[in-house]
Amino acid sequence: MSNALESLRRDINEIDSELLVLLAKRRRVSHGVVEYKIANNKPIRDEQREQALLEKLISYGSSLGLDGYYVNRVFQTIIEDSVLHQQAMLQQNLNPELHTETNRVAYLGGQGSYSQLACHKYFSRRPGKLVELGCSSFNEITNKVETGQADFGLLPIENTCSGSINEVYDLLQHTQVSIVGELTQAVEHCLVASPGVAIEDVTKIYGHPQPFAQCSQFISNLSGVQLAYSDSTSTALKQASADGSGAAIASEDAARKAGLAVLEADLANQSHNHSRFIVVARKAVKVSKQIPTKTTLIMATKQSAGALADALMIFKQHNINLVKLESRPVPGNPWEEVFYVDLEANIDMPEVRNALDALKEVTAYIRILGCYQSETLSAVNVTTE
Ligand SMILES: C=C(O[C@@H]1C=C(C(=O)O)C=C[C@H]1O)C(=O)O
Repeated sequence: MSNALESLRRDINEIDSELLVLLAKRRRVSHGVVEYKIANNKPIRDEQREQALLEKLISYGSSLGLDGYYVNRVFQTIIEDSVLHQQAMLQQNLNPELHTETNRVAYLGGQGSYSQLACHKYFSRRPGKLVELGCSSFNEITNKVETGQADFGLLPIENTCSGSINEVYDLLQHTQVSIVGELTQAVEHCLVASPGVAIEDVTKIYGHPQPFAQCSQFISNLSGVQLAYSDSTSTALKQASADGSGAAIASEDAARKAGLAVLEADLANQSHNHSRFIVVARKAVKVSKQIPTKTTLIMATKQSAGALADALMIFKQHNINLVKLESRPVPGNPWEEVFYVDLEANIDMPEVRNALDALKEVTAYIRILGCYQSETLSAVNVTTE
């Protein structure tokens, strides 16, 4: 490498390190803001401030020759990190029992699984040493939480390409765990194989059923390739490494850590492929009224005409936004359905309590699965032209 290039790269390294130091410094300052907001009972998110900040940054960036779209994207990511950190701090403050030295977290797979990425993302915002407990099924995850072997469990519940993960919904009908948090994680599927294996050499692809479903269009265009289901992406990576003509569907990061190379990227049916995970624990948590909150419940309606409509009207009458409605069959009772409802609401608000009381009157069964901090933030809109 030429000396000139080496010297330029050294400069870039130095600038990047300085950027990281500044990002860490910005985060510390935003932690100070939480204390002010707690003391003054102010909502954590201030969209007006975000809007003004972004507009100012885009304009300043433009004077430095930086494109508005680029500045907007970079700072939306920075602000999202800051808001989510502040919200997590507030939750820790409200639920002192969450201040433990270690967080034992059960999730699907191990090194390289998408659940591991989500686990790192979620717990990096929370104090306590992370102890990872890789599991080979969703059932094992809730079991570990119920029996006290894990403090938290992480379960993928829906994906922007493949929709709801029915197995997890069904599991929630029978476990006693509470939902205490959620997060979304970008899922960027790649076809990966041992170095030296070309795409034409691949005769078998290992993967968890979910990635296969999310990449169904890519897979349907392949011919002469066998699909082999694995219990997690981590297992798929191991199986692909051991198979000279095998490949796996995994993230680029996971492939690199497993010593595999990327043969093809962006395999998902939609370019915006995100999974939403829920975090479960034995005990429910309290959620601050200063942050966006969701309440999830299961209900069974009475077997009469309009019973579901009557139940849903109650949310409308109490001005509660329903953000998701899912139905699943009841095992052993053919053609009976149980409904899963996500509300944009905090269960400690009197109007939500009233709505739930009214709901009990018109339903056959209702159970609260949890009230938790919503981490699905939508970025503020700024015009970059
Ligand atoms: C830091 C603050 O809290 C949040 C985070 C912001 C940021 O990181 O710039 C801006 C506004 C708030 O949504 C604040 O209110 O200033």
